[in-house]
Amino acid sequence: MTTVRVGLGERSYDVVIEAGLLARAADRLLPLARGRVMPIVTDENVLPHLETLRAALGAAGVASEAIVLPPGESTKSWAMLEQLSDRLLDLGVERGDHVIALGGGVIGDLVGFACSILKRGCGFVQVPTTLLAQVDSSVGGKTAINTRAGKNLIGAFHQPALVLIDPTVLETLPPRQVRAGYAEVVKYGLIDDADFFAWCEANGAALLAGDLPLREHAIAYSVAAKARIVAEDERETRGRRALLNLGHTFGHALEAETGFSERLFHGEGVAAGMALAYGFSAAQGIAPHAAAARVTEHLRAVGLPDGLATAGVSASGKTLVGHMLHDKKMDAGTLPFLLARDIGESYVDKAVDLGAVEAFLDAQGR
Ligand SMILES: NC(=O)c1ccc[n+]([C@@H]2O[C@H](COP(=O)([O-])OP(=O)(O)OC[C@H]3O[C@@H](n4cnc5c(N)ncnc54)[C@H](O)[C@@H]3O)[C@@H](O)[C@H]2O)c1
Ligand SMILES: O=C(O)C(=O)C[C@@H](O)[C@H](O)[C@H](O)COP(=O)(O)O
Ligand SMILES: [Zn+2]
Repeated sequence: MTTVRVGLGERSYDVVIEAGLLARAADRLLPLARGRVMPIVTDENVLPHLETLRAALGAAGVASEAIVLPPGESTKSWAMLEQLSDRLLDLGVERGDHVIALGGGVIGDLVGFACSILKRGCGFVQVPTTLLAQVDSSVGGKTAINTRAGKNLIGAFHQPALVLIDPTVLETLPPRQVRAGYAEVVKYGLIDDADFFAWCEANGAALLAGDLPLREHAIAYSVAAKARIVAEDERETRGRRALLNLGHTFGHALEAETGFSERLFHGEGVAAGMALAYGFSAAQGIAPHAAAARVTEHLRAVGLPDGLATAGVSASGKTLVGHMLHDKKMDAGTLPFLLARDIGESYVDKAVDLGAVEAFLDAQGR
């Protein structure tokens, strides 16, 4: 078992990582239940794990109520936020209660946001069931829905009270989803740890094939890396947390262009986005071309998109930059970009010429 503490003063919490934890989750959840019914929000693809969790709670004398939503990115919507909030209000959720978000990043982001506004804020627990959610979205308190204008544009920072990660639940996750989540693992190496990127190059394929100890290592490493950054810059105001957005400015534009659909999962957009960020850094003479090539080669080797063509996007540079102008990092009309000087040396560049980004994108193969 590994426990990572996210140190945020009175909002600090533990992230517990252990194979088989779901069936033992009641030990951790009992103190948060306060003798009341615990709502568990999940989606239709997570039902076997919902049963495990409900059985564990039931055996410990904790009653639960399941709210099952449709799967997919379109669930992060105004309509679902309204529906979920009404259900939670009907259940009589109080500020001191804790709602359990059992699912991937979609469920975690939606439930976290609903809990941030329900009665001006109630508690919630993240029980992530995708690799992406286990290594990234369940930690750090970013919650959001998507809107017509783009990705995550309505949301709040709202930290969970606890995160429970059982890596064995990934056994039911489709391989394409595991790969998409792996992109966010690679991201931590590219941000600031060349040794971890080399570890990914050496172990990525076996991890994706299902090796449990490798998955446990990647999850524990990623959670610790994210917890450190979040503790330094909880609300992305100090420049540090923006590093977690590596690949996302390009990636969110690709997701917008593909309609937030099954055509391109978030992690796949991030993979292509990281390749583009390194490609652009190399084209600008900031990073060695060899570094950009290493990124592309690793992503391609594990079957992730490594650019526009493999992301299935044929839009022009102008269209893609148009999507980027909705990015939450926009600051007085300029868009800070996550670029890199080398593997593991990413940084925030506030002087990127959007015309150069457009030209770079137009020069990519489609
Ligand atoms: N808040 C953050 O810091 C943060 C970080 C990264 C990503 N995100 C957000 O997370 C979302 C993507 O999350 P995701 O990749 O987990 O997608 P997701 O929540 O859509 O889950 C992917 C698919 O896997 C299914 N699923 C979940 N667990 C399963 C399991 N154990 N077995 C079988 N099927 C399972 C889901 O039903 C869904 O179809 C995006 O909206 C992204 O913006 C947020
Ligand atoms: O936690 C963060 O900070 C991140 O940026 C993690 C990202 O992987 C995640 O996709 C996040 O939701 C993107 O944030 P956004 O502010 O660009 O919406
Ligand atoms: Zn992400």
